[in-house]
Amino acid sequence: MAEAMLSRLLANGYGANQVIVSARSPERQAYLHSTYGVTVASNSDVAAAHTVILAVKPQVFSEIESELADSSVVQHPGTVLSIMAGIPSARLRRLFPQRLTFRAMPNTPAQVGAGVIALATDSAATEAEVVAVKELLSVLGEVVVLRENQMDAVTALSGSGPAFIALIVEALCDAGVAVGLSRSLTQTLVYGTIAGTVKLLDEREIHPAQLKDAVTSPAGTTIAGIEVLETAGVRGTLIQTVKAAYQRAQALN
Ligand SMILES: NC(=O)C1=CN([C@@H]2O[C@H](COP(=O)(O)OP(=O)(O)OC[C@H]3O[C@@H](n4cnc5c(N)ncnc54)[C@H](OP(=O)(O)O)[C@@H]3O)[C@@H](O)[C@H]2O)C=CC1
Ligand SMILES: O=C(O)[C@@H]1CCC=N1
Repeated sequence: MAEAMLSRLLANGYGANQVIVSARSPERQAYLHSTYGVTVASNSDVAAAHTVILAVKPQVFSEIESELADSSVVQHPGTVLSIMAGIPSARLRRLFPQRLTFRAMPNTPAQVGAGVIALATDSAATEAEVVAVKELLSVLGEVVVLRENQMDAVTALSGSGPAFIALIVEALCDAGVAVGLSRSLTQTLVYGTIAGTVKLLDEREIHPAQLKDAVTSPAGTTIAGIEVLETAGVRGTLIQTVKAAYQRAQALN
C-alpha cells in the first residue's frame, strides 16, 4: 500500500525530493530508491517529516513505536496519517503528542487511482488541514470522511473487499471454463459483466434487487442459477465473511 501511495503521489505532481521513505530490508530500500528516485532514510528521519505516513503492518507497529518513542522526533509538530488496520488514533496521539492524527483505510485499487479511501479526521484539525490530507489521499481514488469508530467496519468491507471480490471473479472465470469457454474469453466476459453491472447500478441508481428481477426471466436460466446461490446461502456467507474480517480488525486493536 505504501508503494501504491508513493507511485500515485509521484504520478500526480508531488516531487521525488518532497518524499522520504523507510523500509526494513536493504533490497527493498534499494528498489524504492532506484525505482522512484526518493531518499531512503531511517524511521526516525522519516518521522521528522511534516507529514508522516505510517504504513507498516499493525503487528510491526509495536517495534516502530518503541523505536520512535526513544527518539526526539516524536515531539515534532505536523501531521501523522496512518493506514494501519486496527490501530486507534489515541495510540498514535500518545506517540506523536504534537501532531494532528488522521486515520485512513485505502484499498488496493488505489494502485490505479480507483480506490475508496475512508478518512477519520482529527477533531483539532482546521478545515484547511483536513483539505490538505484529503488532497493527499485523493491521488488514490475517492475519499470518504467518516467517524473513527466506523474504521474497523470499513477495513472489513472496502479494505479487505478487493480480496473477496477477486476470489469471486476467479471463481466465475473458472465457471466459464467449466462450461466450455476459453480462459481469455471468460476473463473478458466476467470483467465486463462486473464493471458494467456496477456502472448500471451506480448511474441509474437502481436497487440491486430490481436489477436481479429484471434479468430473471420466468423459468429461465438466471432463476436456475439464483436458486443455487440461495440454497448455498451465499448472502449469509458474504455477511459472515465481512463480520469475520471486522472482528479480526477489532482484535488487531
Ligand atoms: N494490503 C492492503 O490491501 C491494505 C493494507 N492496509 C494496511 O497497510 C499496512 C501495510 O500493509 P501492506 O502494504 O499490505 O504490507 P506490506 O508487508 O506489503 O508492506 C509493509 C511495508 O512495511 C515495511 N516494514 C516492515 N517492517 C518495517 C520496519 N521495522 N521499519 C520500516 N519499514 C518496515 C516493509 O518493508 P520490507 O519489505 O523491507 O519488509 C514493507 O515495505 C497494514 O497496516 C495494513 O493494515 C490498509 C488498507 C489495505
Ligand atoms: O488484511 C489486512 O489486514 C489488511 C487490512 C485491509 C486489507 N488488508
